[in-house]
Amino acid sequence: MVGTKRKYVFDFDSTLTQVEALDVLAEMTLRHNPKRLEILDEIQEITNLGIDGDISFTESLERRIKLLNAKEADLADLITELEKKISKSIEENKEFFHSHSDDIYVISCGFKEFIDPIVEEYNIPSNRVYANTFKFDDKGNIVGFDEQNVLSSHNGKIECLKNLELDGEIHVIGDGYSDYVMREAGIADKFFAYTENVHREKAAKNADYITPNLNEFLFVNDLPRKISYPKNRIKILLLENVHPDAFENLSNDGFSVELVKNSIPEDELIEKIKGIHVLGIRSKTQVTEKVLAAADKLLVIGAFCIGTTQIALEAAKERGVIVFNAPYSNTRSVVELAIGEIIMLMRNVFTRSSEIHNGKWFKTALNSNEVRGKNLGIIGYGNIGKQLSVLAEALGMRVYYYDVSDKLALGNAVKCSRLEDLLSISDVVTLHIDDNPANKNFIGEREINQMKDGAMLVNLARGFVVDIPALVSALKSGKLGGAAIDVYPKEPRSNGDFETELRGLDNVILTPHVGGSTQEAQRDIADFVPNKIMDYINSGNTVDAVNFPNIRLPKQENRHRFLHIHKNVPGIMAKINEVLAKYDLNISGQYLSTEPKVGYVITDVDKDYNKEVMQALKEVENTIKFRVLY
Ligand SMILES: NC(=O)C1=CN([C@@H]2O[C@H](COP(=O)(O)OP(=O)(O)OC[C@H]3O[C@@H](n4cnc5c(N)ncnc54)[C@H](O)[C@@H]3O)[C@@H](O)[C@H]2O)C=CC1
Ligand SMILES: O=C(O)C(=O)COP(=O)(O)O
Repeated sequence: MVGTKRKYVFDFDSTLTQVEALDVLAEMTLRHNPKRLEILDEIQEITNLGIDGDISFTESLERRIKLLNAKEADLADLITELEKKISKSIEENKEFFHSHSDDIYVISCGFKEFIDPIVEEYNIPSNRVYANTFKFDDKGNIVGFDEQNVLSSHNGKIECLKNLELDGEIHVIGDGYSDYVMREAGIADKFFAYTENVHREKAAKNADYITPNLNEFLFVNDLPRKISYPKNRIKILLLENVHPDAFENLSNDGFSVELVKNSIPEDELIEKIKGIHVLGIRSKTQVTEKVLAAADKLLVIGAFCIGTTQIALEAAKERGVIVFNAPYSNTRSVVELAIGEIIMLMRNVFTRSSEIHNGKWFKTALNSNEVRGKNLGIIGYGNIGKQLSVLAEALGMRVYYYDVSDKLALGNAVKCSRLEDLLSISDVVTLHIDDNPANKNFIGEREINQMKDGAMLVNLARGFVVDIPALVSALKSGKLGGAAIDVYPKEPRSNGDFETELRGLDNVILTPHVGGSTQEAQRDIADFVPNKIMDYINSGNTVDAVNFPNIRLPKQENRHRFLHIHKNVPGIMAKINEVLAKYDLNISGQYLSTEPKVGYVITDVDKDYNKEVMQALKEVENTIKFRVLY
């Protein structure tokens, strides 16, 4: 708790609530007025001019009340509306207002008629609420305000606070310039610009501290709060143009998110990763051991795609960094492209299309075939391979598949136990094996020679899986009738120039790694991966982690949660429990999951405990990471 006695002076509009109450009142009273929009704009403009100190506050109030045309009876509806608009982090931290009630004041240029009932819920009594009061005529119309009240005059908050003669250190928390002036006048000690609802440049520029929500204010002042670590302090870096929904989802949960369009090379990432808690990438960014070694704060990596071999998964695990991916979100998109390309190749469509683009009409049935009744060879019968199998059969193709692991055949698909059996029978061979480096040059000269003459090859898996020079020579010689290639051994980090030996070859479809690049897939990924990230950060869940023991837990209620990641060495759990026992913690649940290298134990404890236990747990030998959640 704090040493010096402090008093907390809160503004009301756009600080305790998300809105300006008079604007809400105007929305209500002008509902049926044909000039509603114009008047609302005018009111808002006057509000802003007043808040920023560009016109006198008295003038702003007078002008707005005239335009409002409100009645006393409207105030009840306004209060109901405002109750729904309490700022999110204020509502979360109701406990703070209760425990520090005696030291909390509201000084507002709004009106007691609606502020009192709202803040009463937060244990702030009317005698600590300083605000204006309305004047009504005998028909109950709001016709003005009490002009004797200092708060109705320009910079009235200064006078008001001065008159209070509060002792101790005074912290003012508000969104507007009128809050800052109390500190400028030397009556308050600190001004915190509150930006949860609105970021006002003038207030922020003059603030001692900009606080994006109450959690941050409580954290920096070491005051009791709902969550252990303000989310705005958790920095998320999203690379490779992930869908903007990911930014939305993570920002809306309160995290600080930076979006970067491109992938960035190792040396730049080594610099950029410092201080980052969550990294989001797609298939291009190499997260090497060196990058991980520089990542001083990293907790999670989200691969916004299927493949994860671009990440040093083992090294991440050993550093307690959890990796999630999106194993199913773009499956359908890849399958649809594969189907489309198989048909386009079999009909030689791209050749015909290029001819017309070059001013040539060449109508022919030469080398143009239906896919119905043809043999499709699927290599890699995983999520993509299997779905493709079903759709290809629906088109009347005969499906053969080959996989290193035992896979159940769907529909009438026929399993080939040897690769060469599949290669020798297929009219089209399509690759859907995973991105394991052992699959390098999986299709080379030997395999191509085992294929039917004039067969087609589709690669939507990884570029290194096909030996490109061997493919080029097979296409040039006519051994293969065509190919569709979406992935390349070396792909550029951003859009721009690109060269491949496959350029200019007949009946070869070239696409820039867009198998998973559809709106549907990217939107789904931008929902799926952030949810996994938030679940881990907020609750410690590791379900579906690619490189880590999986634990699924309910969100802890009224408990503190210790997350302890450690090397899986003999006796470590005994040591952890020894510490917990020494500090006499009341444990309400403990969950452990291990795999050969690391262990992950979660302990839920009652809220009252000796906080020294946290340091003691961090110091347990072989601890990799320790975090507390509440
Ligand atoms: N072009 C693009 O934009 C996209 C490409 N991909 C690529 O597609 C790959 C496959 O994706 P999913 O089907 O979701 O993966 P998956 O893991 O469900 O399936 C891969 C299958 O390949 C098999 N396999 C691996 N190596 C093999 C080998 N040498 N021989 C035979 N079978 C082998 C595995 O046993 C597994 O059944 C991803 O790993 C990724 O590299 C995925 C999404 C988009
Ligand atoms: O999901 C995958 O593995 C892909 O290859 C798609 O990668 P991308 O998100 O397009 O970089």
